Amino acid sequence: MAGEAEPTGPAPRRAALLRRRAASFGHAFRGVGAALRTEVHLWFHAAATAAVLGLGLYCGLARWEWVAVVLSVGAVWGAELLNTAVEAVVDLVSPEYHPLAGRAKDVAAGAVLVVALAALVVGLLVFGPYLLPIWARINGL
Ligand SMILES: Nc1ncnc2c1ncn2[C@@H]1O[C@H](COP(=O)(O)OP(=O)(O)OP(=O)(O)O)[C@@H](O)[C@H]1O
Repeated sequence: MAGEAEPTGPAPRRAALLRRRAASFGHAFRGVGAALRTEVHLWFHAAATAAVLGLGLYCGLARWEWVAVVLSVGAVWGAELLNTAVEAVVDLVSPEYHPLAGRAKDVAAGAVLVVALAALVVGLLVFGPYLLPIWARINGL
């Protein structure tokens, strides 16, 4: 922390390190909270995440299937948050129109699209075998 004297001795140094780590976690959670407050489409992601996790419980997914689903959901959230950060930085440094600013935003949005499409494929591969028989039964096939 600025202006704070460096602690001496192993125990105070460890305590200071832990305080800094805790503060970093606090900043990260504040970032997620700020993104949720400002980006309405993240609420759609929150609802989709809840639906996917609920469906996973309903289907009784195997351990490896949960691994694939949790990694996919986490990747989409990570990409969305990075996209939000890129948008904020671009708006800060280039509030006026600039082709590079547009490209930066488009590429960041493209990253979200790629991860979301991969997550969709994972979802079809994982949930397909559980949901297809139910769909077939409902349709009398
Ligand atoms: N400063 C800029 N200079 C040039 N093009 C820009 C600029 N800002 C935005 N754009 C273009 O407009 C598109 C939409 O930008 P915008 O900031 O509205 O993001 P968005 O994708 O609608 O996200 P959100 O709705 O979360 O703000 C960008 O992908 C980019 O092509």
